[in-house]
Amino acid sequence: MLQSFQKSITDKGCCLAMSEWAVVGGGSLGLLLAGKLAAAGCRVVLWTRTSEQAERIEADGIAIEEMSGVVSQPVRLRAIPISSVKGIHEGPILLTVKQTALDSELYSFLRLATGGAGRIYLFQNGVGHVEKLARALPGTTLTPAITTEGALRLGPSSVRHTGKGAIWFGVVGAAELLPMPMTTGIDSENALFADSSVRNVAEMMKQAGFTVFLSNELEKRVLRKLLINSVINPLTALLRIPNGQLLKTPERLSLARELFDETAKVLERSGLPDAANAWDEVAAVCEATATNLSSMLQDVQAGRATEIDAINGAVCRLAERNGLEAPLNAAVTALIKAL
Ligand SMILES: NC(=O)C1=CN([C@@H]2O[C@H](COP(=O)(O)OP(=O)(O)OC[C@H]3O[C@@H](n4cnc5c(N)ncnc54)[C@H](OP(=O)(O)O)[C@@H]3O)[C@@H](O)[C@H]2O)C=CC1
Ligand SMILES: CC(C)(CO)C(=O)C(=O)O
Repeated sequence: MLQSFQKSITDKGCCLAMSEWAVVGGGSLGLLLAGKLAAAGCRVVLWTRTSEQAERIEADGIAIEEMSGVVSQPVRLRAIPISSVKGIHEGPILLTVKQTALDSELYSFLRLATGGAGRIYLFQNGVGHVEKLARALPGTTLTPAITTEGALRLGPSSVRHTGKGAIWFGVVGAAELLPMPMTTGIDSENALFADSSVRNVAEMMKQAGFTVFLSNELEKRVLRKLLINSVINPLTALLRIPNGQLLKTPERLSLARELFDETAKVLERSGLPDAANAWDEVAAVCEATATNLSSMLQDVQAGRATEIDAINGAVCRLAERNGLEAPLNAAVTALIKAL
């Protein structure tokens, strides 16, 4: 596997095979991405928040419980607490911390790690993070990604792959640069994606087993995911139910539908065409992730800060910008904050 992976990268004339990838944050998504990339032969270093987690990963590797229930042989990779990282990192950096972790200390670290240039791939749900990071890291190229993969951290060095989804990479302002109307798969001959480093990263992630797309319209994908998260996350967190239970009683269904209708109106005005017809997608995600606890419910249960400001709080800000009202989004934002 390793040889064919390296050959395929060499065939593409890509020097990334030799670079080390850095994954920032050893949480659910970070462990999944780091583990899968390392298993496919990439050199990966995981930058953790704590030295305890780094030590565990260095000692044990990362074990991935696949969706079939089979647990992989732990894959070995380097792990370092972020406070011990020194110098400029030359390879791709995948940022997999929550929006709530974006603070001045992390920005200073990323400025040093990129040398004020470089490229960071952003995997956060919600909106607002790209703008915050762009302000904090002028000179660094930011590549936002949307993923519908599901991951759940089981321990410091183990993760469950809870849902097979896909990853879409985009570039800020891509729609203006590349007026291509469709999201295109990287195998497609029509994938007019100018940036070869993003293309190479996407190719390597594909080799690691992910379904990857390059999108010229990532903004729409971001808004579509925001619509789904705005309905499922706060309500499951407030009601303390798994995603599959959200539409199961008339009372919950009506709450979800009203929150959806309000959010769809706001997002349609913000550039998401046909948002009002996306209800089936919300229902499909509830079904597909029926036993999942939403990330917001997990945060609430663990007593952590939630991403509510980047999800329903962001819908309220978009509503205000467009002269609309969003009382239900305001209410769930206030309720989650008050928990
Ligand atoms: N999990 C999933 O299936 C999906 C997640 N996402 C998005 O991806 C992002 C990450 O989610 P998820 O992995 O679930 O979140 P987790 O809370 O599981 O992981 C976040 C990780 O970031 C670490 N962290 C926090 N601050 C720092 C720091 N300053 N330096 C280094 N590491 C830090 C945390 O460390 P510690 O644990 O020590 O506090 C934690 O391990 C979120 O925006 C989420 O919405 C998107 C799609 C799917
Ligand atoms: C899609 C969903 C709702 C899956 O749980 C999610 O993205 C989350 O929990 O944040």
